[in-house]
Amino acid sequence: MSRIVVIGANHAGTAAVNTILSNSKEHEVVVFDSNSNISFLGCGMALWIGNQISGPEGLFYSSKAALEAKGAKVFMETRVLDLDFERKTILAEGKDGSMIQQPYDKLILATGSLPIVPMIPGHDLKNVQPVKLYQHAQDVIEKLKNPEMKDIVVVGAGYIGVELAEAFKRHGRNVTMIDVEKTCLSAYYDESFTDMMKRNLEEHGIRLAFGEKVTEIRGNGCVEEVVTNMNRYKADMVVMAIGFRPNAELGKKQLAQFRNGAYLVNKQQETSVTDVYAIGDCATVYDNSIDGENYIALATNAVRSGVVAAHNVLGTPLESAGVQGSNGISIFDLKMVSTGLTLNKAKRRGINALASDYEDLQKPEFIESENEPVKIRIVYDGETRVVLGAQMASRHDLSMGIHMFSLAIQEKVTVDKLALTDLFFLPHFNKPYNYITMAALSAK
Ligand SMILES: Cc1cc2nc3c(=O)[nH]c(=O)nc-3n(C[C@H](O)[C@H](O)[C@H](O)COP(=O)(O)OP(=O)(O)OC[C@H]3O[C@@H](n4cnc5c(N)ncnc54)[C@H](O)[C@@H]3O)c2cc1C
Ligand SMILES: NC(=O)C1=CN([C@@H]2O[C@H](COP(=O)(O)OP(=O)(O)OC[C@H]3O[C@@H](n4cnc5c(N)ncnc54)[C@H](O)[C@@H]3O)[C@@H](O)[C@H]2O)C=CC1
Repeated sequence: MSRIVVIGANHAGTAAVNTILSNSKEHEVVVFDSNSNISFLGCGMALWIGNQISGPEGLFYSSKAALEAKGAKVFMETRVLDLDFERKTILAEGKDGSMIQQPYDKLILATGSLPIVPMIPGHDLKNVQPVKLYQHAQDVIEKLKNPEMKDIVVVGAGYIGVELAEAFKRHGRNVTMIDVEKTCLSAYYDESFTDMMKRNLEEHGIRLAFGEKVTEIRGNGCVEEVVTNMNRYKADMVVMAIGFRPNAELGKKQLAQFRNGAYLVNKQQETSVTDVYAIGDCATVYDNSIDGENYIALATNAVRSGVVAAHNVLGTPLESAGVQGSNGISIFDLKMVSTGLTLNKAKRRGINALASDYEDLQKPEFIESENEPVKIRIVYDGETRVVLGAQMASRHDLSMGIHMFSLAIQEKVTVDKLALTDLFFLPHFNKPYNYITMAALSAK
């Protein structure tokens, strides 16, 4: 019987543990997590804070008890402090100060990510709020019970920022969003799409302060205002959502790392040290849109990398198919989805990329209800014509279409092949010349 030790039991760790125990009972599986809960779906945080769901219960899909029922030994509130790759042991400290030395044959690192906190004056004032854990969401909800908490500044107009801005607006608070970039969601969409989201946010009363850099947070114990290089904004709470960094301190000295510190892994999730695997937000992913390693912190990647590592640890060789960074968002009912590279990103990488755009009604004009405008952009390589990315937006749910583009990028399909791909037609869903076909056919 070999010993498999998993450090971190959120999305990546839980996926690995479940896969191992569903496929084999022949191993001792020991799990450590420094938190008191497992499997909190951060994606539901804004829905919970914004009172769009009745409570947080459904935001968990596993627990210590569930993993133990499958056969794992689980130590919660137990932080791993040190890894000894020579002796193949790890050292952990329980909440009560007790020390545990645990030997392993195979080790899976699933320590995730941490919110980036800029080291500006005032970053440690009361009510400067990180938003990653279940406990953070609880803090925010508690603070919102105070009607004096009127002005909320959200720093970072990425995915977490825009979702929480909507949630705070639903509470009737004054919301200001600050981002260093000139627009929101700039990592995921080109301007014509981010302009739609900007308008959407403004129409719902959110004040946008884009192209500004926060230089200081001021207050007297508690936060009172946020200072940027251009303005000052009154603030009773400041939410910091400027991205994640990999939580990869444990193996820092010995494991090969990506430029941002993430553990560098191959397609089997193996690190540079034998029998040590890394999964989820603490590790790199293979990004098919750039044909190389990248860092993309998403629960979807975390879960899949957990499954891949588990099979390899069990001795069944399995390679990741790589990822495209596929993602989606719905803010005040404006739905946007994207995958792969934006045109801006492709150009920044020196790729001779082109974009084909198309706008239409989703269904034939004779469908008089639930027939919304749709907007699509396909990004492709100007020389090979291989699809590099896609973006879509509508008030209607068009999310399923992006999966095809994700597969197209993964499988290196050309835009011309996509134009002739068999896509069904039914007036309830689309037009005979549907927007995906039309965008592909319009590619120069
Ligand atoms: C508000 C919010 C919304 C999000 N929405 C989406 C979404 O809609 N779609 C999507 O795909 N992704 C979303 N994400 C991102 C997603 O949550 C992360 O990519 C995902 O949590 C990564 O999972 P992970 O298991 O790799 O890491 P983490 O979730 O960071 O978990 C790491 C675990 O390791 C434990 N740990 C760390 N260090 C130690 C140690 N030394 N000893 C013991 N235990 C340790 C931690 O306690 C934690 O439980 C969202 C994130 C947030 C915060
Ligand atoms: N719907 C989804 O799929 C969701 C995914 N997530 C994922 O969780 C991770 C973390 O999310 P976010 O924190 O929103 O990161 P993000 O990368 O989406 O956005 C960070 C934003 O902060 C801005 N920024 C960076 N430094 C700044 C600074 N010093 N001052 C002001 N602005 C600054 C960036 O320009 C960017 O717009 C991401 O990988 C994201 O994709 C999070 C929420 C929802």
